[in-house]
Amino acid sequence: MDSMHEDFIYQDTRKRKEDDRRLGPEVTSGAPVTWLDDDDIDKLDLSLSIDAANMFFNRVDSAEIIYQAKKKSCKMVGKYVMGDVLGEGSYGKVKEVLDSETLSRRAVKILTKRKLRRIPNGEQNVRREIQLLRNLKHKNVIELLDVLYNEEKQKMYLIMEYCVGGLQEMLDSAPEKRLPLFQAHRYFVQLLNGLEYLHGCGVIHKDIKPGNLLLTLDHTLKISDFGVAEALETFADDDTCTTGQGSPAFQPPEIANGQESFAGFKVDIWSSGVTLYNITTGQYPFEGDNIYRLLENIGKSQWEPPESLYKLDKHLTTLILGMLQADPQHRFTLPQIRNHPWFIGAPEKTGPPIPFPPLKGDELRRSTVLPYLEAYHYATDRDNEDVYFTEHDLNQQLAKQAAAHRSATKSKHGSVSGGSSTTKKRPRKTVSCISVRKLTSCRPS
Ligand SMILES: Nc1ncnc2c1ncn2[C@@H]1O[C@H](COP(=O)(O)OP(=O)(O)OP(=O)(O)O)[C@@H](O)[C@H]1O
Repeated sequence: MDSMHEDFIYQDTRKRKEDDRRLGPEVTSGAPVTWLDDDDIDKLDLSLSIDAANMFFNRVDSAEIIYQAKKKSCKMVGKYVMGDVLGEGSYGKVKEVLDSETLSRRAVKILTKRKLRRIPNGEQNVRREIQLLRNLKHKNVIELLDVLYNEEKQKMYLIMEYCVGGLQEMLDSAPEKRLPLFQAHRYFVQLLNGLEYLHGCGVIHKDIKPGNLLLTLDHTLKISDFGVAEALETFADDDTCTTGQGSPAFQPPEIANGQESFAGFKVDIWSSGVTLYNITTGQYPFEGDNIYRLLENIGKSQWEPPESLYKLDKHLTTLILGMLQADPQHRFTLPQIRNHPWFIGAPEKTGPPIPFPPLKGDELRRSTVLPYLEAYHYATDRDNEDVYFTEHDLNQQLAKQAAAHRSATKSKHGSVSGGSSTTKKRPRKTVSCISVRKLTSCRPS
């Protein structure tokens, strides 16, 4: 197997992990399964097996199930107070933190040496990411603010600017999996600004896709995840690259066809074109039943923009066509994109933008660090006693929270916007559960 295919298999695993995270893995239970054929079933004494099952599985009424609230124990890494997990990539978890000196919200990527060793080129990719990010500073590129090491725990902490969400989760939550044109335009302009800066610094990102475009609260787009990016030599003659490790659906034909060397900047133009196509239509220009078919289709590059795209916007179609030219020499350059009519003329605002979806049930995406600080500063011995909830308590608590949120929104905006959505959206659990026990076993005798 050549190294390109190894890279893609590795990327495919990362993609699957990402899909699992978004869609849920196909198999959720890790318990071993014994399959019985018809003969085995005929031989079974069913009355006996039902009795046997009752010996192991006690039927418990849902009202009897209780939940124990997870105790928040405040943890600090350097001057940063740790909050909840924001997401997880193939390299490690990302958590929210609070800078205790500036009181700024930040994100930390936690990397363990043990995990990095298990990922092909893991340590090398992280070293490169740190080195690259340290030298970059632009409004549309995620900023690396601090790097901390814990030798004892063999952990590394990358402190970054905090983003309130990502383009991929926004797309996932959108009814048609796409953004209104005016919103897509707003993000695409920022993507181009960030790319222009990166290319000016001789950096090729190589993995531009909605999943790597994060957003701050004021909708500033931040290009993130420089795990497979490449910095050209200072006096390099051109932008020739030899390795491509990005996500398959966003790769250009020259990489899909296994070309040994290719023009790096044009790789980012292609994947930005696929990104633009994806965020405006909810689809991909190239698909495939499996990764090899997908790469084959990209490699052939027989692509016709669908009629629906022309109907959407004629200028947008010609821009995407220019960015998805199979021949890198004919593919648009950044200045060509900047001077394109769709780029210059912002589409008219039609309706509301797609909002950030709630994070773990919280529509406002409030700081997850504060509950840890409250627990640290205000917890008394009484608070430290085990607290148990029945399912009924939880539902009541959630209903109260939802009502409080509704009335807060009402007083802020004068009326409740999208009345039906408040009835459709069921508030999700806000109490995290660490144990499920039978109520009777917890009552004092
Ligand atoms: N600066 C940040 N602010 C807020 N959330 C972030 C930040 N960086 C990452 N995240 C969240 O953490 C998740 C994991 O990020 P990370 O960069 O580790 O991996 P990824 O890009 O999703 O995947 P992979 O590294 O496997 O390609 C992201 O999907 C995002 O939801």
